[in-house]
Amino acid sequence: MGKYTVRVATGNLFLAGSPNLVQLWLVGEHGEADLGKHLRPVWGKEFEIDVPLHLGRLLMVKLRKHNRLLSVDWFCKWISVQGPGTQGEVFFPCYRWVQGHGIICLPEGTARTLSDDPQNLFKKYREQELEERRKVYRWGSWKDGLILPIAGNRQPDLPRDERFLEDKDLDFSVSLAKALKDMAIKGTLDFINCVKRLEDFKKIFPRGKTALAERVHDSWKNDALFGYQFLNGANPMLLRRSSRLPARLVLPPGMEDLKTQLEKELQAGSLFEVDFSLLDGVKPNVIIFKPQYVAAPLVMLKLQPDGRLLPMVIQLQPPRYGCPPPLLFLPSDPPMAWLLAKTWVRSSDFQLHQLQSHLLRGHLIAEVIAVATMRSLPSLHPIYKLLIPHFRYTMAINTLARSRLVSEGGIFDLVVSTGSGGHVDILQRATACLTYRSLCPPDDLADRGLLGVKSSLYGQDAIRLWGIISRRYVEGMVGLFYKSDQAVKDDLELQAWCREMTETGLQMAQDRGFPISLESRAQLCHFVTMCIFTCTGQHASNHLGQLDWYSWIPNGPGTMRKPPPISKDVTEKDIVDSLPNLHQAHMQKTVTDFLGRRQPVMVALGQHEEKYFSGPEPQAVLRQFREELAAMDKEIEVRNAVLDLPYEYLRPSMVENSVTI
Ligand SMILES: CCCCC/C=C\C[C@@H](/C=C/C=C\C/C=C\CCCC(=O)O)OO
Ligand SMILES: [Fe+2]
Repeated sequence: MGKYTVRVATGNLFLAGSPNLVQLWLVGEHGEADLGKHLRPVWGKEFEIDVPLHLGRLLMVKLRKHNRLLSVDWFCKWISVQGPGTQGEVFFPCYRWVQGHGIICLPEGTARTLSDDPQNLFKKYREQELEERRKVYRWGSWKDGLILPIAGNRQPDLPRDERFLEDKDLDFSVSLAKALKDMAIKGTLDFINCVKRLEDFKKIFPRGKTALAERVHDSWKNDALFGYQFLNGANPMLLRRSSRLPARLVLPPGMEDLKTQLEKELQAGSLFEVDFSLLDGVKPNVIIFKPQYVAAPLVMLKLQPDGRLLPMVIQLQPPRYGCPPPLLFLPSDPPMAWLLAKTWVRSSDFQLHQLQSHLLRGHLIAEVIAVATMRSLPSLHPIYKLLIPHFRYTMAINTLARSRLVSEGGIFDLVVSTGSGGHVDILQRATACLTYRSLCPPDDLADRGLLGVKSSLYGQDAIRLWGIISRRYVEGMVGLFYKSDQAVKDDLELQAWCREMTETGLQMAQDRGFPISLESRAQLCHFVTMCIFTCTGQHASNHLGQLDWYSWIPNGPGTMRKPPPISKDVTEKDIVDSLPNLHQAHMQKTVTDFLGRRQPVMVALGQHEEKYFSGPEPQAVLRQFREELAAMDKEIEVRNAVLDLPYEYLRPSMVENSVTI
């Protein structure tokens, strides 16, 4: 028996408190004490209470919200208890909404696998928690042939803990309303104003543009900037070193010089390619009864000794059986013909970037990781505690994307050439070729022949960030809780989690290298690092470039209104007539500006305030992780200061801790 001091922390936001009374119980190894209904959770509540029982080591706090008339959700951050024994202040993390009047159990914050609980003090709790979570977090289905989303079509359908909190909700709604209002007001002029010359796109070039967006406007026609984008632009995921001349590259007679040049670069190991074959045969959109157009280009590039990546040839469509070989466009062609060919590549890159690199490999994979974790790992589990900060708002933003961007009548249908079904086809094709290795930069960059390419700043920063996440954070934490490979194999919750992700969430992705079991600590670390990198660096490196590279519409045309050229007799008007009209361009810019703007409500990588782990060791691992991130951030700042084109998208201070936009 003795005096217990109970401290209760309510969320900082205005709507976090509740007028309802809350009853608390203390659960120790020797018994349980009902503290009664003492708590009306408002901000920063603390009270002392005498408990006439010897509870021994505190294991859990139980709480129940009582609502006589009106049930008001309460966001509980944590509860701490200072008892009379030698246990010191005991911390019970919560960080979620307390709803209804059921009893919620908060285990003490020490992370425990099943084997860390030989007396099974928490076994029943773990099982009950997962049983409840599997009811609340259900797999949904959006389109056949895709990985699975969370069930629910709108925010209110989502579990309360997955919805935007009021600050994020306010920023998102107000910013979107402002963007759409501007669009509505200025957009009416779009039908009056027309674009006669390429420079006329300045009419919708944003005022608060970034310095890099300015550079793109000034130099978008430049071959070096065209090539640079495949290394460090909005979509650094398609470039690969050639190991042979692509079979689809049929060289018509008279192209012997080109063949010689290509073979010379191939032999030197400096030949690179970007193949958009995934777009071949995708049904183009029809916008206001007007057909739009999609191509499936191939670009061959050479890496210069000074690091510049220069285009050598563009083939806009793959060869067709029984047809003459497709026209090849060269840098030496008439300027407008070459520019139109590059513009077609830019539009194709926009499609694969937004759908394959950004939406699928960033947003949707992160969602699968989040849902599989919520369904398979109890909040006591160390891997749950490690991953949970990297799931914030992901289910919410993806539900918005499915309901407003890629939905029927959504943005893709309105202004993107692959809208009205082509975008779903692309997502299905991209899902069918989504490999585990492609989500792990050390493997992906090796497979694409980009390791050691000095001008691949994306590659260098991705490898560096992956290493910090892997060595300093994941291996540090895994080492605290798994002392052998056998311990990994024996962790049935962990094995169920891995299988749920690969077999269910990713839809039998073991055929593409994803594991269905974890056999060693090394394999566990690689898998968990992939999860964290996907939710952070992978998304950031494919999200943050939108503002810089797509503000100048001709550099990232969301649609093309004329078919790819079949001759080199091209005028500036041909290009203007191919590009989006002013209204389409305005709508695209409105959305990409809204999405690409820097988020005011943002938690940077590793900077979450929630304390899921109790105990000095996990705190030390997190502290060291943060130190390494700070060092990387500083070094990138110094590197960028002397670069003509700085690369910021994997700077730790710019990378969000989860996919939230
Ligand atoms: C045209 C750009 C498409 C980008 C698609 C790629 C990834 C998804 C995106 C998430 C968006 C989530 C919600 C968007 C909600 C509203 C947008 C405005 C649409 C409207 O006018 O209603 O990643 O950031
Ligand atoms: Fe995004």
